Amino acid sequence: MNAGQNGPMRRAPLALAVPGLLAVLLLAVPLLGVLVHTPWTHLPEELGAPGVLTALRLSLEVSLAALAVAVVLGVPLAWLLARVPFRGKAVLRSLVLLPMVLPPTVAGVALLLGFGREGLLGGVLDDWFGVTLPFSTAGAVLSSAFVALPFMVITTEGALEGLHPRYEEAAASLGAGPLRVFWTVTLPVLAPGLLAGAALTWARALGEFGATITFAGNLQGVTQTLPLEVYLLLQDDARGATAVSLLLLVVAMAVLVGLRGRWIGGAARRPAAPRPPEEEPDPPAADGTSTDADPVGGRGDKAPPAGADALAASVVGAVEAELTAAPGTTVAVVGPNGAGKTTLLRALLGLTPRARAERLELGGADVTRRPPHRRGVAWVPQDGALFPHLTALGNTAYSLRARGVPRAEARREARAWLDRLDVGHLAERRPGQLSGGQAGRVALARALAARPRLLLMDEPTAALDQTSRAAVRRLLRTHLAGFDGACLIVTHDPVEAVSLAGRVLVLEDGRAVQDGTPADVARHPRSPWVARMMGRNALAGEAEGDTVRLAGGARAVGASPVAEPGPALAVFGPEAVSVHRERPAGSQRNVWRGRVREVTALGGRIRLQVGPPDRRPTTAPRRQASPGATQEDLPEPGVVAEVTAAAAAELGLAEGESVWVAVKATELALVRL
Ligand SMILES: Nc1ncnc2c1ncn2[C@@H]1O[C@H](COP(=O)(O)OP(=O)(O)OP(=O)(O)O)[C@@H](O)[C@H]1O
Repeated sequence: MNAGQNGPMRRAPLALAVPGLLAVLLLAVPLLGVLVHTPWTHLPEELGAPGVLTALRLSLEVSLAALAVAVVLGVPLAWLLARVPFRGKAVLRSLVLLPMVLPPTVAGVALLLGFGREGLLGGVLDDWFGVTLPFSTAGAVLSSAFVALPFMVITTEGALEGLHPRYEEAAASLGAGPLRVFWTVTLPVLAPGLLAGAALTWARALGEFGATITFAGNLQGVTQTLPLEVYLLLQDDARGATAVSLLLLVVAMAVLVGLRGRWIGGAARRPAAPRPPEEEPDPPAADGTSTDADPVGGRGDKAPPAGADALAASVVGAVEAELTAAPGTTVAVVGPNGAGKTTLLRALLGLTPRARAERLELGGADVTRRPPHRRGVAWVPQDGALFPHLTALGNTAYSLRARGVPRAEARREARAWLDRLDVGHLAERRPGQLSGGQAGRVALARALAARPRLLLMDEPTAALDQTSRAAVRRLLRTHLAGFDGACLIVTHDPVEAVSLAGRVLVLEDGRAVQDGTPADVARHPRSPWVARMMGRNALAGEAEGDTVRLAGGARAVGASPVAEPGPALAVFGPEAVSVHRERPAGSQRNVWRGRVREVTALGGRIRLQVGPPDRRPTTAPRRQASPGATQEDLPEPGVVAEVTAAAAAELGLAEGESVWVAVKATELALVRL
C-alpha cells in the first residue's frame, strides 16, 4: 500500500482489527477445510470417475451455452440501458438485477411457472413446437442463463457508459472509417469490461445449482452438472464430493484472480507499469482494404488550385454562419456560453444532426457530401479525447495508420510530431499517465500528424494553468505559422484570440454577429459581450449624429457621428476613463456619476468596476454638483476604469465610494449595430 496516497500507515485499532480478522476466518476456514480434506493422493481417480467426467463435460456445455445466451441477449439490453433514454429504465434495471438477489430455488419455481409445461409460455412451447424445457439440458441452460444474465448486463452497461462517443468521433476526424473505428477504438476500449463481464457470467453459470435442480432436475448426462454431482456425491462419497468441490473452487478462484478486481472498477484504473501495445492493431480488411486512405487529408494530395480559399463554408441549422479563410489563416471563434461554438465545429466535422455544412470547400475541393473521416478535418476536442488504450505514440500514429502509412514509418513520423511538441519523452505513456497539459500537447500532435486541410481546436488551453497556457500558445503559434490549411480555435481567452488568430468570428445565439481582425473587433465590437471580452467598455443605446442616448437617459458623445440613426454601442477602453471625487471641470463631453463596486489590482494598476449610483435614498449628505452641471448617472452595467495605484490612493478609492467618471469624446467610438 502506498502510504503517501492513503495516509500514514497506522496500527489498526483493535476494535476494527478483531472483527476484520474474524471476517477473513469466516471466508477462509471453509476453503481450508476443502484443501485439508481433499484426497490428494486419489485426486486423479476421483476426478476421473465416469460420473464426474460426464458432469464436467455437461457443466462446460451448459455454462458456455448460458454464457452465449447471456452475451447475445444481455449485450443489446445493456446497450439499450446505457445509450437509449426511455421511461421505466430504473424498473427495468431492478428486474435485470433481481436474479442476483433471488434465492435460486425460488428462481427455479418461477422458471417452472414461466417455462414449465403448465407455465405461462411453457405450455405454448409444448403444444405448438413440441419443446419441453423442464428436465432437459436446454432447461439447465435456461436456468443458468437466468441467474447469470445480470452479471453480463451490468458489466457491459458500465463499460458502455465509460466509452464516451467522443473517442469514436475523434477517430473519425483522424481519417478512420466506421469499421476501423469499431475495431481500433470501440472494441479495445470496451474489451476489458466485456471480458470481465463474460468471465463472471460464465463462472456464475458454472456454479449454478438451486434453479437448475428445481427447474431441470438431476438427471445424469442430461441436467446433472458439477454442482449437482457434488450434492449427489455428498450422500455416499464424501471424498469424491470434496475432490469435485476443489475443482469448482479452483475454477472460480482462477476467474477472480484473472479479473483482479476489474469488475468493481479496477478496469478503469491504469496498471502501474503497463506494457503498452505499439499502436492500434490492423482491423480486418472486410472491405477489401486495410486503410481508409483519404484523398483530402492524406499525403499525395493534389496541390490546392492557386488562389483557392483554404476554407469556404456555409453552415445552417442550430448555428448559421458563412466562413471563408485564406490558406494559413487562424480564426478565433468566440462567444458566450451556449452560443454554438462547439456546434459549429461539429457541423464542419459532420458529427451533429443539429447543424450541417450546406457547403464545405477545403483548398478548392468540395467535401460537403463526404463522411466525417473523408473530409480532411481534424479535431482537438475540449478534453483531447486521447484513446485510453493507446500510448501517446499510438495515438499520434493513429491517423497515419488510417491512411495506410506502414507501421514503422508511422511510428517514426508520430515520434517526430511528439518531439516537435516537446512531449517525445512521453511517447510510451498512456493518456491516464499524462498531465492535462501534456495530454493537450499529445492531442495537438495527433491532430497535426493527420495533416488536415482544416484544423479545429475546442478551447485548447482551457484546462491549463497560466504558465503552461503561455507555453502552449507559443507552440501553437509556431506550428500554426507553418500550417497552410485553415484553423478554427474556439476560445474564451482574449489573449489567445489576439495572439493566435488573424481573424475573430463572434457567435451569439447561434448566429455569426461579427467577423474581423482582432484589432477591428476590439475597436468596433458589435456586441457588449465582445467588447467586454476584449477588455473594452460598451454602453448600448440609440445613436443619432455623434450622440448615443443610453438606457436611463444619460448620453455618450463620440468623436465621429454614426452614418444613420439607430441602435449603437459607445465603445472605449478602461484606460480612457478618468476617475474623480468631484465633478470634473473642463471640456470633457462624457461625464457620469457612479459608485465604485469593485477594486482589483492589475499589475501596477488598479482596476475599478464603477456602477450607477444607488437609487435608494441615503442618509449621507450628497456631494453638491457645481451649478449647471449635468447629473447623468451611469447606466447598468457601468464601466471599467483603470488608474494608477498612486491615483487610486490619492483619491482614496474604495468599494462603495461615490465617484465621477469622464471619457473624452475623442476616445469614444460609436459602433452602429
Ligand atoms: N446534443 C444537443 N441537443 C440539444 N441541444 C444541444 C446539444 N448540444 C448543445 N446543445 C445546445 O446548443 C447550444 C450551443 O451549444 P454549444 O455546445 O455549441 O455552445 P458553446 O458555444 O460551445 O458553449 P460553451 O462556451 O459553453 O462551450 C446550447 O444552447 C446547448 O444547450
